[in-house]
This record gives sequence, structure tokens and C-alpha cells, in this order.
Amino acid sequence: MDAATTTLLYYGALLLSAAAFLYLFSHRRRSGVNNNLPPGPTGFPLVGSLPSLDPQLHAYFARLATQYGPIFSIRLGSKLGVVVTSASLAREVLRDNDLAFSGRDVPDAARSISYGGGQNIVWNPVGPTWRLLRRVCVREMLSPAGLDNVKALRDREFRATLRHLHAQAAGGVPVDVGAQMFLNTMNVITGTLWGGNVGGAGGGEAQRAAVGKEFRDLVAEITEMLGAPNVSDFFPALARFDLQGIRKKSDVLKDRFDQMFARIIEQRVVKAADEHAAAGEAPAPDFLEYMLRLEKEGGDGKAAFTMTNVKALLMDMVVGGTETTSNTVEWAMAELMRAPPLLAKVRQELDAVVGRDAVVEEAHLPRLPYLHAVVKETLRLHPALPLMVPHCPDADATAGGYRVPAGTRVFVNVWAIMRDPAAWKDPEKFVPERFMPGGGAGGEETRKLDFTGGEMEYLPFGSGRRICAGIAMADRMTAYSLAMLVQAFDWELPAGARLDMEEKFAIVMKKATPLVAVPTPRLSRPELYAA
Ligand code: HEM
Repeated sequence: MDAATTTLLYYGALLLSAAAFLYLFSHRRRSGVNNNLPPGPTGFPLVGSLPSLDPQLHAYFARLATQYGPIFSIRLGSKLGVVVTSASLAREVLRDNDLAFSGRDVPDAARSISYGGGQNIVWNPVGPTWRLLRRVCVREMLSPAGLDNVKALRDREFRATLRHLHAQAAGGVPVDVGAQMFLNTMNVITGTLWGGNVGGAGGGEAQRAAVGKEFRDLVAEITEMLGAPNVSDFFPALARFDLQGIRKKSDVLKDRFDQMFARIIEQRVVKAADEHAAAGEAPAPDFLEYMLRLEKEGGDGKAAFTMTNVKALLMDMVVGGTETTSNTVEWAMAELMRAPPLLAKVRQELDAVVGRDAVVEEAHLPRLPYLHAVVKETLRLHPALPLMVPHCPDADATAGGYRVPAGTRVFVNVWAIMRDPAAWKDPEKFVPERFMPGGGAGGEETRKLDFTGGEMEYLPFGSGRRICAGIAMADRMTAYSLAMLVQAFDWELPAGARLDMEEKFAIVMKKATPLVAVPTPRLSRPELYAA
């Protein structure tokens, strides 16, 4: 289709939508159906507040909340958004009326990435399939016991990363901290899923960097696309025209992952089965093997489990688990580098528990409370998903005494809630002590500020039935990664560089400028890095 036809179609469809919208709007006003929505900006006819949206959506919504209150509505094309910005309203939406608000309003890009929308965990409505998929993942892969089963694999990948960083340090080469943490996390996740990594362990430094970058770019493109304003989402009637080409790009990205997944599965199903049979061995005890068995059985009797579910779950884990974890470690390092006394405190703890004659291991983590406090404080100030994954009621619901119509996109602004001065003393300051027993920075003694979403002032992983499925893995990976970086190296910015803490909004928020720093070994013997 040429550009002129596309433009004609675009404006034609826009006009049609405008007419439909105006009719609906006046009809609703006459019939009083539109009453009792949360207050909010009036916006423009047809497009609503779309032209006023700030790319830093989390901060923009926080500003609107100061004007319209802790629950406000915002018209985005033909879609209604409702934004919740207080702990008590978050409780109402995520816990008290959990089921009513547990649906998802699936963005067009997500429909492509998730094999149609109903095949994975993140974009599935709550129901038998979602329950089966979540149970499969949490019980077999992401539970503490499931994680213990693959501890050796994590050790192997962390050691590979340590060796890589040591080689960079020897050459005085600056390291992109987020990129390295991404590759480390990606390799742990893919190792846990199908026993392999995406490269790096044995392929030399250049290959490691290239493969890591390729995958990171792919995942970043996906998460940017999921958060990008898309005409297809705001005017579903126009979705089939894919006016910004987002669906097309998403399909290409999905296909790249799909081909990789198909190759891995085929190798496992065809080759490995024959080889194992010939050698009289049991199949590899990884998550893929478990899923393939379930796929053969066809599900759990209540919901089917197909090969598409296998691939959609692999996508969930790879997309949902990598950037979230590595960006958190990058933010934590940046916060520590700009607060040397706090960095010294983390070091003191590590030196007391591990010393400098050994490399930190997962077994040390339970004895590092200050390090955990740093991770928690990082997630308070820089939650990986600042607006979570939007929820959506299937039928008309209420929140804060207002009507929330079926199909509304409900954003919980956890970024703003975790900076609320009513709940947090000096909320903009990075103070890990507030998460230490007796830290005293705002009543923590009486609050259980952990990752379970029990206290609604602190919910970096969400709360209620749709709470993050990967908390146990995220907890271990962030703490272990940060411990390794801080214990094994000193870090300095390259000459002339400035530490920039600006955020860049996407469904997964990142640092606007990557943290690049030069490591210097600090363990007692070089051999420790090579073990
Ligand atoms: C620091 C790291 C992470 C953070 C901050 C985080 C945060 C979140 C949040 C806020 C949600 C949305 C909750 C809601 O919609 O109510 C979510 C959902 C999810 N996360 Fe995480 N996550 C992290 C790491 C991981 C990891 C490592 C995995 C798996 C390997 C994972 C898998 C998932 C899945 C599958 C969902 C969808 C749950 C559902 O819709 O039922 N996440 N995460």
C-alpha cells in the first residue's frame, strides 16, 4: 500500500472513529452512563489526553495525581485509563477486589509477542490456563526449591562473568555494567530453562560482548514496543492498519525468538531423546524437559498445554526476567557509586562475612542483611516496572467509590506510591538503613517491608494474585550479582565521565545513560578470579 492510500485510510478511519466517539459520548451523557468516573483532565475531542502525554509517563501520572487526587481517569483515544496513586487504593484494586481487577488489557504489540495473548502468563486473563501456566513456572522453576536444584548452573555463569570482568579490569577497559548483568542473567535464565546459554562462557570476550548485545537489544526493543503509545491500542478499530508499524516490528522480533525456541526444542525432542536412549541416560532435568513432558500429557485436565504454551512461557521468562533484574543491579551500583559511605558499608559487611581470600557465593547471601537492604531501597526508588503491568476489569467495577468501567486500563503507579512522603521519610533519598531492623526511617519496625506485597507502601513486585511470578529468582539474582560486583572489584567512572541518574520510561524502566565504569580487582589473589 502506498503512502497516500495509507494517509487516506488513516484520516478516513479517524473521522469514522470521531463520529462514533461523539455519538457515544453524547449518548452516554444523555443516559447518565458516564457519571461517577474518577476525576481527571478533560482532554481534546476524540484523542483525549494523548497529545499531552509525557514520555516519562510514570512522572507525568504522578504530577496529574497531585492535581486530581489518588485516583484519576484519563482518556487515551477511545480507551479509558484509570491511575491509582495511593497505598490504600492499591490495596482496594490489588487485594480487596483482586479478582475483579485481575484481567489484562492486552496491547497490540503484546498480542504478537505472546503468541496471540492467551498462551502465556503475563497477558492471560485469570482462568484455568493462567493457573496451570503459573503453577508450572512457579513450582518447577521459580520456587526456592526449584532454584536450589540449579544452583551449580548459577555458580558456573557467575564465575564466567567474574572471569570476563577480571579480563576487562586487566586491560583497564570500561565495562557497561547493565550489559554484563544482562548477559549474566540471560545465561542463568536460559540455563535454567533449557540447560544452555546464549554465549559467552567459552566463546571469547568479543563473542561474549556481541552475543550479549544482540540479545539485550532484542529484549529492549520488545519492552520499548510494549510501552510505546500505539494508535492501534487507543483506537482498536484502527488496529488492522497498524499505522505505526508496531505490530509488524513485534512480529519480526517474535519470529526471531520463535526460531531460536523452535531450534532448541527440536534439538531436545529429536536428537537428545535418541542420544539419551542410546546412552541409557535420563533426560536433562531442566524446565524445558518438564514442559515437554506436560505437553505430551496434554495439560492438567482443566486446561490444555500445547507447544505454543511452551514457547510462550520461554518468552515470558526471557522477556520478563532479564532486563528487570539487570536494570535493578545497574541502578544499585549507580546509587552506591554516588554514595561512597554506603558502598563502604556494603564492603565492610562482605569483608566480614566472606573476606578477600574467597569469592562471594550464594550461601553467603542470608548473612548479608545490609546488601539486601540496598537492593530493597533500589527497588523502592527505581522499580523495574514503575506502572506495573496494567490491570483491567472484565466487568464494571468500583475503586475509591468511583466507577471503573469494564475494559479500562488500570495503572498502579508504584513508582509514585513508593515515594509518597506520607509513608516514607525523605522519600527521594537513597537510605538502605530504612530496611534494616530498627532502621527507624518511618515506622518500619511495625511494617513488613518485603517483596510479598503485604504492605501496600512497598510493592516493587506488585501484590495479590498477579504478583510477579519470579520473585525468588529476582531476589537471588539481584543480591548475588551486586555482591559479586562489589566484593570482587573497585569501580571508577572513566576519566571525565559523570554519574547520571536520569530515568527512561518504558514498561521496564532503565537508566537513560548506561552505567559504564572501570573495574579494579580487590580480591587477594588473581587465581580467585580464574577458579
Ligand atoms: C527485579 C526483578 C523483577 C521485578 C521488579 C519484577 C516485577 C514485576 C511486576 C511489578 C509484575 C506485575 C505484577 C502485576 O501485574 O500485578 C511482574 C509480573 C511478572 N513477572 Fe516479574 N519482576 C522481576 C523479575 C522477574 C523474573 C526474574 C521473572 C521470571 C524469570 C519474572 C516473571 C514475571 C511473570 C511471569 C509475571 C506475570 C505474572 C502474572 O501476570 O500473573 N519477573 N513482575
